[in-house]
Amino acid sequence: MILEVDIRHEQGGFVLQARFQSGGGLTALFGPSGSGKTTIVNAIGGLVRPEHGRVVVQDRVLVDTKKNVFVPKHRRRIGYVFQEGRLFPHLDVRQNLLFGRWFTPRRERTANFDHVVDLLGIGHLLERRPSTLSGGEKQRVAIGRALLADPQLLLMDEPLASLDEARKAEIYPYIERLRDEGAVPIVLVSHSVAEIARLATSVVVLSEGRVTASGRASEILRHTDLFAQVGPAEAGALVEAQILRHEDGFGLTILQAKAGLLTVPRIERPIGAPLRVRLRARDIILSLHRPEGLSALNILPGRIASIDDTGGPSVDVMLECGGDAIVARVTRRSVRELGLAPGLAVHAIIKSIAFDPEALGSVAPHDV
Ligand SMILES: Nc1ncnc2c1ncn2[C@@H]1O[C@H](COP(=O)(O)OP(=O)(O)OP(=O)(O)O)[C@@H](O)[C@H]1O
Repeated sequence: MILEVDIRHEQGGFVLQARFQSGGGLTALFGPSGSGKTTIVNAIGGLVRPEHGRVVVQDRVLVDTKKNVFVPKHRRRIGYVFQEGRLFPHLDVRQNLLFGRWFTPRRERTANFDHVVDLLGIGHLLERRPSTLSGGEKQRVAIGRALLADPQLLLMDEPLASLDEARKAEIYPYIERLRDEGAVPIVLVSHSVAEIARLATSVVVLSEGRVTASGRASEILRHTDLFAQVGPAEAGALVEAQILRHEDGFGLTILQAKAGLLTVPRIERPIGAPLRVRLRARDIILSLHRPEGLSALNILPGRIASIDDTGGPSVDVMLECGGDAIVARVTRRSVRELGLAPGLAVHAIIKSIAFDPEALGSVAPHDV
């Protein structure tokens, strides 16, 4: 395990009791405001001393209250990226980047300056002062500074929250590259299901100081009820696909997934590029027969695997479509009227414009 957290901590009237493990890649901490995400990040980073429990990063025990172990924060080798970058205004980008290394013992310095600069696409910014950078550029420099300290884990507490959608879209590919390189595991705090769908390898869902679910992103995001407080409408399946061809005249791209072909608004990536696609549960309609004369371009045949009924007016219908697990959110009434039940053959229908470009991320092999 790359990360093990099992802590109990009280602050004010709030009790955090969190236990989860993560195998690397990017672990997203998700939950409503006040659910304890920052407290967990601070316990991992050494800014909060938990009353009880253990924190282990890459087999190094950082906290074990039973054995009275508490590694101070400057000795933890944990990188931190905050919402607002926190670069030094009087230093240029190169000096800001190099500053990260001063705290790492010389013999433990393995991060290569040129590689990090290249990974984050900041080579052209090295002589600039932070005040002249865009919000997205500042965050890339802040990530670079953290990486150059050779961290064993990178903590990112809502690093993109202050950026607009365009700036976020600009920075996602760099976080994906970092995740897919696999050299440094990442813990990311996020409020955005779209962001998590795009970036996370695994997800920990928190509510009132407790972990309500944790596991692979593709597994967790299928359960829309877990996201009830912050937007169940955004949850859904994650499937892996490849770019098959572009239809230039129509501004469309055709993707091949196990479930079948998906037609989406044009994506500027080469043929064969692997992608992670989010299929929002609310965007999927079910039909008992293959529809004819329909304008929606995506019709995926499948079978109902199970029905997740948590008691509300809508239910999640889990589908198995040619090896891809897909979920449709439908009304309880539809379940009855269509006679939906496990084992039944159905067709899942998705409008092409339902695909949110923000949620079409690149993917490492076997990541979904
Ligand atoms: N130093 C403190 N003393 C007392 N209570 C605190 C302290 N820090 C945080 N809390 C409380 O602990 C709870 C969890 O806070 P935390 O910041 O971990 O939540 P969060 O999920 O990160 O929220 P947000 O998304 O709003 O940042 C909140 O009720 C908060 O008021």
